[in-house]
Amino acid sequence: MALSLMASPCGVLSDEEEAMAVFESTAADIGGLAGQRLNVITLPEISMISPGLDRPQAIREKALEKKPGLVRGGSDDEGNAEKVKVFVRIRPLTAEEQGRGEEKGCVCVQNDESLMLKAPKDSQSMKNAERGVTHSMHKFSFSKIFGPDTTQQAFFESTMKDMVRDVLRGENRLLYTYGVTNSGKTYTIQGVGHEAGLLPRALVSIFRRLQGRLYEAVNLKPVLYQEVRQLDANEVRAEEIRRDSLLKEDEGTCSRMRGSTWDSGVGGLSVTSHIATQLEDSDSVCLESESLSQSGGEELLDGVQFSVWVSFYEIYNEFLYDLLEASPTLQPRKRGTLRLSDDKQGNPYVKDLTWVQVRTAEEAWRVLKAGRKNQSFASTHLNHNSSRSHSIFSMRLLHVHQEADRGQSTSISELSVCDLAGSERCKDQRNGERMKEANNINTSLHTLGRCIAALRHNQNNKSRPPQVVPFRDSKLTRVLQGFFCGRGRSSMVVNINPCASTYDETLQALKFSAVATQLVHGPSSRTRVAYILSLLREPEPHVDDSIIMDEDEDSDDQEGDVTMFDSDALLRAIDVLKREVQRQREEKEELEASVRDQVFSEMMEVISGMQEDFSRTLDTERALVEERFEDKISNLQKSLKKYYTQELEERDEQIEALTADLQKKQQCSLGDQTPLPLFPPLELEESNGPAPRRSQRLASTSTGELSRVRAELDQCRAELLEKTQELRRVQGQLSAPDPSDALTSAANRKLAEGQRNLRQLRLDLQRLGGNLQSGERACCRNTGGERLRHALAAADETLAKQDHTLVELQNGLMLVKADLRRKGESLAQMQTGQRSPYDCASVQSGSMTTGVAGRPTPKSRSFFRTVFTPKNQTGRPHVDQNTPYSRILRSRQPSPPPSPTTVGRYRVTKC
Ligand SMILES: Nc1ncnc2c1ncn2[C@@H]1O[C@H](COP(=O)(O)OP(=O)(O)OP(=O)(O)O)[C@@H](O)[C@H]1O
Repeated sequence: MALSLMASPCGVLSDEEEAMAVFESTAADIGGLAGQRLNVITLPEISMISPGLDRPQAIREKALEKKPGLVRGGSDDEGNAEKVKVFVRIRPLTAEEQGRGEEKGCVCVQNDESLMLKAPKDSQSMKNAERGVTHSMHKFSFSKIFGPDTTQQAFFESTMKDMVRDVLRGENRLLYTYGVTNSGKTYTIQGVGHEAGLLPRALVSIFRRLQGRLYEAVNLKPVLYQEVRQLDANEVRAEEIRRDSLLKEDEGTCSRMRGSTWDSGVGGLSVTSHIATQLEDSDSVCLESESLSQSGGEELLDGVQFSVWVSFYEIYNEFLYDLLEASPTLQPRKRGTLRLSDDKQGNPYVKDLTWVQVRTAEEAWRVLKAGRKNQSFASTHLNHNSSRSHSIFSMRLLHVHQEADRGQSTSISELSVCDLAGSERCKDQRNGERMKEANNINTSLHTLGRCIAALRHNQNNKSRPPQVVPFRDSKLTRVLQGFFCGRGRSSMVVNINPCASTYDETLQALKFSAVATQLVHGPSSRTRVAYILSLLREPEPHVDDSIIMDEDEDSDDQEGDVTMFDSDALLRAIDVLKREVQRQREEKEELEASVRDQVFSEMMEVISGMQEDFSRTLDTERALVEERFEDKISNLQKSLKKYYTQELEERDEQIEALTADLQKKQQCSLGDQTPLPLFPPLELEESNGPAPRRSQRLASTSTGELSRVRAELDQCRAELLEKTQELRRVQGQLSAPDPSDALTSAANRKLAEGQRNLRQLRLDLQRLGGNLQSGERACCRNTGGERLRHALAAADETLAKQDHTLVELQNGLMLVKADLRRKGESLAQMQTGQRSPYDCASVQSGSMTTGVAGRPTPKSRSFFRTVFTPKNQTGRPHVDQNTPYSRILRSRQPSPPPSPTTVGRYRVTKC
């Protein structure tokens, strides 16, 4: 029957496949906290993580042999008494999922307790397996596995029925569902439509058992962690009003929605609204448990009445929200958050949480429904009604003992049902809010996994220092802490969705829960009595849970309640515990110091390693960069050198041509017995055999313009030479030459100006040569293109200046030419104008003046004798005051013309 229920929806592995499979214990994988990874390849080894065959179980069995009275769970099998129960429920594939081809046989139920996961082709696990990172098949063992055909009723019978019984006996119990989103957690806890889940069934079951034993007054209320407070009349009234308003609210909703669907609120979980239908269904569950109710009735202590209080809250994005607070429809949507506090004993509890007293299962269910309207649901890509929070529904049973001699006394037991939000991949969420939720959900689930792993570690390694269990790292683990620390017991339901597309997430969920299967429950409240007894017997006991197991005492001594001890005994026990706490604190401090040292030294090693790596990398990088830039520079140098070599060669050729021209001109000039050359330094340099580079560059800078200017200069020089010779001839003819002629002086001035310009030109040429030389130096010394560019720019500037100077010089020369022309004309005029009178005079005197240097004609001789008469006392020539020329001379007297010696000196200076 059971096996038929668990027929795998996804096919069964053949023997061959199974033999080939590499099994992997995944229990040690969660968060890397569970210690070393256990890779196993045979079934017996895998069964190490299955409940019942590990070390704590063996110890426990040994202890049970010695002290059969120690563990009194009542409902547990003797061999599995304290093992945390982990149930797996596989949901059926929907028609739509089947249509999508999600059924790929990746989840295979082998028997009641073992399950095989086989990675589908396109899963990440298969890709990893193909890379040899992990295995493609995983086998897990659990307390019990339920196939897709399991009914809600059958599931309740196998999982929660015993828990309900234990709660009625005074124990605390927690059931939580864990699984990937859309795997059926909410379906399992709350149910859908007529298929009522575990919670409504548990409510009905409890109230059926409590028939006739209810304490209906509202004057006792649970407060803090698990204490009871007596309420006064006003408080009682307030509690009643609160309950009634909650019930009315639900009633209103039901009447509004009757016949249609019922919306839970935030996201809109739709269920059939008819509460009667739900309860009818729940009643049918109760029919199944009628026998249980009868047997349970026997277990309830005589004279004890029960007051039932319920609360409902959720943990959403790491905030606690009271789902039973005043109707959110009447208030702004912003909800107040709840805080977590510790009572005097350090037990955590939700402060200001609403507790509502209920008298029937129907009332409890309606309160739950009212709370669900406030719950956070949303539509995700996997589940359009996905729980985005962890919701916790708690039911506290106040056991009211009516004792004739001691009056009324109370104790509390609690049943909590926690519907955890589904684990999911954050990256699958396309909405920012959904991603944040998924992140918070995964964080708190991860913390739960770490707590479980640390608990398992501490239980399995009692000889080693215990790990700190990180309950405080998330709200979820904080509120559930009590159930993991001996103040109750927990059972886990792992919901599985067999879709191939969620295989990777399912595998992770199973790995997570596989750790929980190894957990052993902490000592119950009853075993704490034995513990206190052990403290009182041993003066300095080593506080350890194993003491309870190892004690070889009469089990009868260890039964009972803590109240059996008198205050002295308890004080002594407290003293012992204080000393123990002190000792453990010191131990922990030492441990912490050594851990810090280790961490520090390891960090230093890591840092120094990193430093070395960095410096090595830096050196390599530097060398590479240097090499690269060296290459670039040498390439640049080469190309620059090539370019400038070509340029220089071209210019050298031009200079050679120019030099040849110049030499030709010079030879012509020398042949004509030119006075001193106008460019002696240049000509000297050029004539000094093979020209040095500087001269080459000097010449190369002017090239075209220079040759042109020089040609003009040569022409000018030739003209000047001609005129000078003419002048000399005239001077030679004159006995006392006094060049007072204004025209001659103007010509001389222009000549001087021209010579000045030429001198300037030469200087510019020299500077240009210097610039070019420095440019060449820049090039040769590889000082970079930038400097060379500057040198070239300076050279260009100089060339521009030179152009300017040349233009000026040309202008000057033009002026000189014009003046000379005018002078020639004037002289000619003068000669022609003065000829007749002089000729007459000469005829009259019958004598002829002989010239010194020239060979004047008789006419000219008489003319020059008249004009250039010998100087008088003032150095001025005696001129006939009445002639027109004398008048011209007189008018020009303030500016005496330069003497031939001045011209000569000037030439000498230039040379
Ligand atoms: N055993 C089952 N039999 C039939 N239908 C089921 C079963 N388990 C789940 N379902 C259906 O699967 C769908 C998803 O289930 P449910 O909403 O309970 O998932 P969940 O794990 O609570 O998702 P989430 O974490 O996103 O809230 C629902 O439509 C539900 O009715």
